[in-house]
Amino acid sequence: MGRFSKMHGLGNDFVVIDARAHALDMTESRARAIADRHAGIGCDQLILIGNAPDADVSMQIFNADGSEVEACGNATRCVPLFVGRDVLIRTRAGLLDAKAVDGGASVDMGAPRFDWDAIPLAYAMDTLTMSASWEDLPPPAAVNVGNPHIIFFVEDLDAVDTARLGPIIETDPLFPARVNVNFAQVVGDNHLRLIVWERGAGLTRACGTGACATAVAAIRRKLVSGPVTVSLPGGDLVIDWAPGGTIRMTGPATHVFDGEADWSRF
Ligand SMILES: N[C@@H](CCC[C@H](N)C(=O)O)C(=O)O
Repeated sequence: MGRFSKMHGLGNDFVVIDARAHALDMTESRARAIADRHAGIGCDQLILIGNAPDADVSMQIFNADGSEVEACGNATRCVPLFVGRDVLIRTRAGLLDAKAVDGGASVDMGAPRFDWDAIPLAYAMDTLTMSASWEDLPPPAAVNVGNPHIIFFVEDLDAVDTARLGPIIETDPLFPARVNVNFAQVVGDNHLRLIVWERGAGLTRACGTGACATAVAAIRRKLVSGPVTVSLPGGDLVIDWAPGGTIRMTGPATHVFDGEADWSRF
């Protein structure tokens, strides 16, 4: 039997497993089975906490479809709560410094990248105003914040069919590693609304890296100035970034319950 915690950041939910004392071999099919909301425990992402030579802990992230990915903003905020103190976290996207604050955490998410091959895109183009289009959506921006994001700034977010367009864009051949798809609306000088179709997980109530990428793109396009409040279906995050710097993300983290499972059944 192994223990796990159910946690969430603004309703983006996680099964968090402590593999520091007892290593757990995580495969794509096992992660998918655990994340299954009908036949498993159920989550948007499975988080495996381990040991790291150069950090307090390591964090591996698996989407609900089983794919292992580089970054997860909402899960990163849950790690100080899970471990019980401020932590330096080794991820595939680099080292992240996460500090507990009242009700959540504040994390230095590192520097965004804008080169087309760092997104990655299949071929060269400007990533601030991309020469790519889907139906009547405006030209998007692309940002890598450890993981790949594309951002559409629309006039009326409620008029966008996010559930239909999300998977079409996620799997477009322009994105060799697939992509997280952000639909955003500017609602004030420091305020964005955002809905995210996540790569490997679909529509979630919130996406921390999506909020970071969208705020950065909006600041670069001079649509808003920082710090930016990003309102997602699950609640608000505050994102601060200035050109040339790293991104600071601040928001809630919640522990829901602890459980036990027989991992050999998955
Ligand atoms: N929910 C996350 C992002 C999780 C990974 C993403 N779906 C990807 O495939 O890159 C967040 O809060 O950032």
